[in-house]
Amino acid sequence: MAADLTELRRLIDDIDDRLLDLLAERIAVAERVADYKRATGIPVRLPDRIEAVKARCAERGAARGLDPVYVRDLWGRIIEETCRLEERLIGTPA
Ligand SMILES: O=C(O)C(=O)C[C@]1(C(=O)O)C=C[C@@H](O)C=C1
Repeated sequence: MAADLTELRRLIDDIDDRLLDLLAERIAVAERVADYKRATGIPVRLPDRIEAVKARCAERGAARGLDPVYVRDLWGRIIEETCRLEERLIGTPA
């Protein structure tokens, strides 16, 4: 018989924990980016870079069978949160 639902949910929970670790790791790097941007005056929101990150992830996600629209939306949310954090750390309005 197929694996039981409890076991499958345990696998999903484990994956969610890894995703959360990676999101926290990404945010920690963004804190360092904010320090760099504060010191150099580089703006938080860089539309060309944001588009490049989304396009790269959509392409790499598609190679793994993920819907590019889903990946773009998800990264839009991830990047927006990163921008909010950087703006808060740098001291400009969110
Ligand atoms: O690459 C940067 O400059 C970042 O601050 C990181 C990041 C991202 O989350 O990927 C966030 C804001 C930028 O405008 C572009 C990209």
